[in-house]
Formats: sequence, C-alpha cells, structure tokens
Amino acid sequence: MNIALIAHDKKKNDLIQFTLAYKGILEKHKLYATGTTGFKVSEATGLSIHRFQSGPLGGDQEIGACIANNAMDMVIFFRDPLTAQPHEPDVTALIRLCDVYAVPLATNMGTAEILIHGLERGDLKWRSIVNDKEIDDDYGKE
Ligand SMILES: O=C(CO)COP(=O)(O)O
Repeated sequence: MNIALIAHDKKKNDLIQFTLAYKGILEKHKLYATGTTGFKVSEATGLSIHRFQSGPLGGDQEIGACIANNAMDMVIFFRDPLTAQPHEPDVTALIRLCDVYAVPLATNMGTAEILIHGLERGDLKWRSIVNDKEIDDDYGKE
C-alpha cells in the first residue's frame, strides 16, 4: 500500500512517536511524506520515505495529485487545529480529495491508531482492487 505521512509543525513529535510505535507495520508499505515531515520521521525511525516538497511549498498538492490518480491508499495527516497555516487552502484541498476518492484519512492520533490496526489486519485490501497505480520513485524529484 502507498501511505502518506504528514504533520504540521506542532504535531511532528506526535507523528514521530506514532511511526516509532508502528514501525514494524509501516516498513511493509511504501511511505510518502511532505518534505520536513519525511525528513524528521525517517531520521527518527530509519524508515525509507519518499519526500515531496514541504507542505507550504506544494507538498500537500503533490500528495493530492497522487490521490487524484488513485495512487495513494491511506493518508495519516496530523493537523494542528490551533494554528493558522499559510497554505490552508492546500490542506483543505487534500482533505477534500480524500473524500472524493474515498481514501482512508486520519487527521489525529486516535483515528490513525484504528487505521494502522485495520491496515495490518487487511481491512484495506479493497484498495488493491481500485488502485492499480505505482508511483514512480523519481516522482517529484528535481
Ligand atoms: O505543512 C504541512 C502539511 O500541510 C507539512 O509540511 P512539512 O512536512 O514540509 O512540514
């Protein structure tokens, strides 16, 4: 499965804790992230992560493009609901696309726990029927 990991700055430590706790599950999948999130998570966990642009520089939109191409199977996006983001329209657009394409989306740790256990249990196998797309490893690289 292709899984996107994203966290706003005040939630990055939460995502690091989460990915450390579930490293054993996450390492069986292809991981993608916005720039700074991907850097910090891979540094802390050793997980291999394809990094897109930083969120404010278009990373959310790049992940949105993957969703629109039916190439992302799950999005874990720890949003900060208490801080205004300069790229709020991008955040809204990404969440909207998850709804358009019925892509499982967790915007907080509580939901992410449920999704990750579901992933391990095989609850998302239906995605492999609708997602026949591979994301080129060079996608988004300069
Ligand atoms: O802003 C973000 C998501 O909206 C996250 O971007 P970074 O991972 O580059 O900090």
